[in-house]
Amino acid sequence: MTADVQKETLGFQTEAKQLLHLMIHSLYSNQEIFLRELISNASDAIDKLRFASLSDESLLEGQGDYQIRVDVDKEARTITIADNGIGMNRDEIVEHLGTIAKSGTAAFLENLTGDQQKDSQLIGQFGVGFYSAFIVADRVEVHSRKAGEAPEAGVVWESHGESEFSVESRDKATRGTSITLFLKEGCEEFADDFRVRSVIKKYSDHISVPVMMVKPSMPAAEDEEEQAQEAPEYEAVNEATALWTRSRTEISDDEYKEFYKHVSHDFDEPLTWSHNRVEGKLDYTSLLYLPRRAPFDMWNRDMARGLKLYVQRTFIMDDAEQFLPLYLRFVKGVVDSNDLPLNVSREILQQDASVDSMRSALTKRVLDMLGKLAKKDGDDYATFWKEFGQVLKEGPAEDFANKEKIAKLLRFSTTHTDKEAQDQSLEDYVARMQEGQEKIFYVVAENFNTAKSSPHLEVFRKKGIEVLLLSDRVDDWLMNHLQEFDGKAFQDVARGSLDLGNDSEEDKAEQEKLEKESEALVERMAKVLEDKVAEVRPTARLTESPACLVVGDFDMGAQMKRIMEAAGQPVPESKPILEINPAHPLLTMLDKEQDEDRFADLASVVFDQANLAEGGQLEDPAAYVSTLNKLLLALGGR
Ligand SMILES: Nc1ncnc2c1ncn2[C@@H]1O[C@H](COP(=O)(O)OP(=O)(O)OP(=O)(O)O)[C@@H](O)[C@H]1O
Repeated sequence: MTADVQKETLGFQTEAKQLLHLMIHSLYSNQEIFLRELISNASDAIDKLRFASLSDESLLEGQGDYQIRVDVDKEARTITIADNGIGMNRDEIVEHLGTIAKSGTAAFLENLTGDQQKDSQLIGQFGVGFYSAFIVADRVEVHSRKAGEAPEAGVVWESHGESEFSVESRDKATRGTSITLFLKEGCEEFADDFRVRSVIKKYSDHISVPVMMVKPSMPAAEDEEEQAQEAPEYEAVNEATALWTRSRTEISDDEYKEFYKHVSHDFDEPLTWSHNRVEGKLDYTSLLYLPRRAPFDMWNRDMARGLKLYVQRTFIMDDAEQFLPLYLRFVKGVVDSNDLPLNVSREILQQDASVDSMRSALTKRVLDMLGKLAKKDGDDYATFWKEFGQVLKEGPAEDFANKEKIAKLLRFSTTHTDKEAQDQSLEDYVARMQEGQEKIFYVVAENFNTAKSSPHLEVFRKKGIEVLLLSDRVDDWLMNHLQEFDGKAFQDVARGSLDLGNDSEEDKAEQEKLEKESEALVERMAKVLEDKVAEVRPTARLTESPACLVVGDFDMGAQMKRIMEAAGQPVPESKPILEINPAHPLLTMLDKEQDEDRFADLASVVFDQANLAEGGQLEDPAAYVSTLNKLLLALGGR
């Protein structure tokens, strides 16, 4: 598009408008963060130019000392944040400042409650960014010029933060972006030199670019005219060394926390972090953080993930996903390599052997960091698990080499506590295993309550054998890949024949007796249910329920089947096994039933109920209801 000198007024994209409104109304209690956001953006813009200039030095226009300038004007009630970074052209400014490009934004906005406190937390999760300027300003003017373009390519964007903004061309001699905030009444403090310095120190000490402010004035020059002509002298307000390049012992927790907010655009403090320098065959520094809360788009396939990559202190790219596996996609931070070439691209990263070694070392670091967090007192690990447990459960399938390590980090609800909170480790389970018990038992169902009340658990409860209660979507998948822990195999209690591993002679004799006595009943039931079940057999696993369904050793689990069906995937045909509890009054009654039609009706009700009890869907619910009603009516007629 050619530069258009005319002033053009445009409307914000609907989502942008909503976000702006929300920002202004829910973040007013923490106004000063706008400065962190704008300085962060300025520093990102400088990083981008530094990187682009590696392949095209002319972009620097002979001026390579990067800096951010913050000027305040008390009288005019303004604050200006200017950078000499990459800048924006007209199209970019319209796109970047008028729309929100993040995927899932509309869905995110739908989740807002209208409760300002809750929403302000959510918005923190989303990332506030540029629009935070409108928390303190009722007019914002952005003057930008893209590096490498002519001064005439300068463009001004202006808005009152309502529904519109305007753009017009205006020359800009220097590259980069200058943002002026016309402060609202009541926000004068952000035009105060002292106050602004302290906010910058607090939030932006650790970014590598110097943030400059005018030196506090010297005794005024005698001649007023002379004073006016003197160019003001600037000084750096922040430390301006990249935090990760400093030694661990010199960095305070607060500095680590502030730096986290800079790299992650998160509002909250991190749960924990790990900062390491590796020397030797590979030479790199990493600073990895665990967030306290999951980002709103964690389940989006195209969410931004990965670390910020630097090569010899030079920013190369955001979201370098090659350095960590997908199941650790919640980790934020920085990796700074001394081995990779400065012109490294995503394609090169995919093929580079040293990246593979770094990836496996960084993966171990994160798993160790989690291990440490799990051992620590307090709720931090529980917080982590609540937010990211389901993602970590993808681990054993993706990262076979670290399977055992990941398994130790998993947390489950189990019959030991019978609570929904997933807070029991496999090590806890193994320590509580009964003598002679060789397997780790689990049940999978659609939700916690169905799992907890599964008929399959009856005998386990009776014998005091613990069972893991699984109800997350990913659980079946997890169990397929986990297979064993500490040398003990996992066993789905709804699969195959019951083997508690510690059956006494007495139990075995009991089972044989059961089989003998119920032979006739089993045969009759198998005949009438022949289309629905693979087999009918008596079981000792039930103490209260009349019957339950069991999956054959090599068939797909019922929960997995339901998930596949819901996703429209083809599901292999297989019939379940119906296990019956011959001692149950319903089955004793069935056994005595002489009327073959009634027998068939009762048997099919028993079968359908077994299906319902494990959270299954009936193939023909109407037929179930009418059969049941027929039986009930007959009961009334007795
Ligand atoms: N000072 C700047 N120089 C150049 N481009 C900028 C500058 N400030 C903002 N931008 C552009 O505007 C975009 C939107 O900024 P904004 O702060 O709203 O979101 P963000 O930085 O992408 O993400 P976040 O919401 O996590 O901060 C940026 O991605 C960048 O492309």
